[in-house]
Amino acid sequence: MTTPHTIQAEYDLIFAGGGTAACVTAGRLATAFPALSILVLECGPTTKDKKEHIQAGQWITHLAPTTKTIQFHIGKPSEHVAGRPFVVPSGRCVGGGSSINFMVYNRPAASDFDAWEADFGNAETYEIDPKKSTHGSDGPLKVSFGSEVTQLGKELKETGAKFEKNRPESDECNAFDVESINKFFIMPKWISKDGRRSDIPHNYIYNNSSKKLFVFDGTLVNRVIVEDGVAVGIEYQFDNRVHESAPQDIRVVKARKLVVVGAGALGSPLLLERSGLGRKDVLEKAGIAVVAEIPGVGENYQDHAFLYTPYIVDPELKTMNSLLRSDPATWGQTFREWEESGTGQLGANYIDGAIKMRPHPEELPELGPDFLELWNSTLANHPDKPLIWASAVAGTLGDPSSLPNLNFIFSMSLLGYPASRGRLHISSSDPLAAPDFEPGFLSNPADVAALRWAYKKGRELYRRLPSFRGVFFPGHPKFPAGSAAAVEETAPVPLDAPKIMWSAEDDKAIDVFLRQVVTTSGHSAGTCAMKPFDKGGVVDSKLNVYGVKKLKIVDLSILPSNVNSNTYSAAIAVGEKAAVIIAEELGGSV
Ligand SMILES: Cc1cc2nc3c(=O)[nH]c(=O)nc-3n(C[C@H](O)[C@H](O)[C@H](O)COP(=O)(O)OP(=O)(O)OC[C@H]3O[C@@H](n4cnc5c(N)ncnc54)[C@H](O)[C@@H]3O)c2cc1C
Repeated sequence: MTTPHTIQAEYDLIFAGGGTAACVTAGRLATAFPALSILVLECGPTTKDKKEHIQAGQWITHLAPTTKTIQFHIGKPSEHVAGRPFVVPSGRCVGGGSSINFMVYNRPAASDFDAWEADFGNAETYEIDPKKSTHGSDGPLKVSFGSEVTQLGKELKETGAKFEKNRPESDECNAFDVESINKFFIMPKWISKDGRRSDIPHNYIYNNSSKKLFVFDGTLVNRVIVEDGVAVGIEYQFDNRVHESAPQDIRVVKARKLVVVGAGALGSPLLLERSGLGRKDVLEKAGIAVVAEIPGVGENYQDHAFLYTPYIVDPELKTMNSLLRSDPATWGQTFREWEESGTGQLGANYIDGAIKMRPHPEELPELGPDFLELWNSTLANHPDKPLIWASAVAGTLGDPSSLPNLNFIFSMSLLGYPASRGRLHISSSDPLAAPDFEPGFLSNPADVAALRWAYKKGRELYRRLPSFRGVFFPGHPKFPAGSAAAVEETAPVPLDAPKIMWSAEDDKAIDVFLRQVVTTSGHSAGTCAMKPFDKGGVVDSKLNVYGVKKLKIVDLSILPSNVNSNTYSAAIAVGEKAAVIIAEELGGSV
C-alpha cells in the first residue's frame, strides 16, 4: 500500500480542514512567517491546475450526482419541508466552497458585521472599478462581471426598475449601505476578467513561496488531541475516497504552537465533538469522554432558505442550456475559446440581474402577521438589511435533459435572515458515520411568509420580461382552478398590466409548494458561534475554543448571526481576520 503523503511528526501550526477560510489564514501566515511550518490537512482532493476549478463556467459540473468535490449532508426528514430528508451540500476539496461555488460576489450589510463587533481585512481587486473606495484594489482575488453578461441579466435590471418604480437601477449594490438596497443591478462575480474562478487555493496556497507550507489532500482529521486542557495535535487517517489504496491506520501529528479547526459549519462541530468538546448528552450517547463541556457546539445551525422556480423564455435567448445539451464538438469549441482568450460561456456564471429587496413600509401588510416578529427583531431598525436577495440563472440548475426541450431560466430568491434554526451533532465516534442533522428549514412560519412574498414579487416581474414565454407550471404551486395565478401566459404582459389578485387559497397553495421545494443555498453557518459562553458561544472574540488552550476555529461555523449575502465574502473575511489575530499572537503582523 502506498502512503500518499509524508507527514512529519510535528509542525508549528496545524489546520484541520483545508477550506475557504482556513486556506486564507494559512496562506497569509505562510507569507508573513516563512520560517513557520504549517500543515493543512484536507479530506477532499486537490484542485491544483484542474480546469474544473479554474474555468468559471464549469461551476455547474460540481453539482452532478457523481461529484467528487462536493459532499451532500443528509438531514432528518421534517414535517416543515413536507417530510423531505433535507440535503445540504458543501465543498469537499482543497479550498472547500471557494473551489466549487457559483462565484456570486455579494457582500453583507455593514450592520451584519457590526453585530459581531469585528472588522475585516481586504482580499479583493475590484476589476470593475479599481479606484472605488468601497472596494479593494490590490487583493489576490479578482472581482469582475466575468467574460460576458447575459441578456437575461440586462432585461431583469431594466424591466425591474421600470416596473417597480420605487426600486431603480444602480451600478453599485455591494457598498455595505442603505444605498445598496432596493436597486436592480448586475451582480459582480468572484471571476477575473479573463474568465478564471477567484478561488482561494490558486490565489493564496498553490502560488505561495513558503517552503514550509504543506497542504495535503485526501487526509481526514478524526479528532483534536487535548492534553491537560491544551490542544497538542490531531489524529488523522488517509481518506480512501481520494487515495483508494492508502493505508487506513490512525496516525498522530503534533502542533508546537496552535491547532486551527477549519472544517466548515458542517464539519467543525463534529470534529470538536469527536475530540470530547461539546454537549455532555451528545458525547455520552456517542461513548466519548467529556474533555470540556461546551453546550453551544453544533447548535444554532443556519443557512439561507433558497427558492428557485422555472420560467420558459424565448428560444433565442442565450442560456447555459444550449451548451449543457450540446454535442462534444460544441464543448470542444467552447473550451478552445476559453483557452485562447478567456471568453465565452466558460468565463461566466450566467447569474447576472439581481436585487437586494426590502419591503417598503406600505408593502409590510403583504407579508402578513407571521412575519412581524422577524421584521421587528432583525430588520426594522437596520435599513441596510434586505429581506430577500433575488436573481436569475440563465439556464437550468442541474441536468436539463430531465426537462422538456424548451428554453428555461430559473428565478432565485434567498432569504437573508431566516428565523428557523437547526442543529448538527455526531451520532458516533466514527468520522465517516452519518451525523445527527436537523437542518430546521422553515420551522419558523416567518420564513414561509417571507418566501411567499418573494414568490409573488418574482411572478409579477418575470411575466413582464421581454423574453418571457410562460410559467413552467410543474415547477410552481398548484393553484386552484379559476385562480388568476393559474392562467397560462405565452408572451410578456405590458408593464402596466393589472397585477395578479392573490386569494387566500393561492397563498395556501404557495405555502404547500414552499414546503415541498425550498432548498439550501449551501451557506451553512453558526454551529460553533463566536459569542459569550453563557449565550451558547463556542469561541471567544479571538476565535479560541472555550475551555481549551491553543485551539481556534476559522470558518463560517463561528458566525454568531447571519449575513444577508452569499457567504464566500464572509468566509474570506473570517480567514483574513483570523490571520491578523494569529499573527499578533505570534508577535508579528500579516
Ligand atoms: C454549491 C454551493 C454554491 C455556493 N455558491 C456561492 C456563491 O455563488 N457565492 C458565495 O458568496 N458563496 C457561495 N457558496 C458559499 C461559500 O462558498 C461557503 O459558505 C464558504 O466557502 C464556506 O467556507 P468555510 O471556510 O466555512 O468552509 P468550507 O469552504 O466548506 O471548508 C471546509 C473544508 O473542510 C473540509 N473538512 C471537513 N471535515 C474535515 C475533516 N474531518 N478532515 C479534513 N477536512 C475536513 C471540507 O472538505 C472542506 O474543504 C456556495 C456554497 C455551495 C456549497
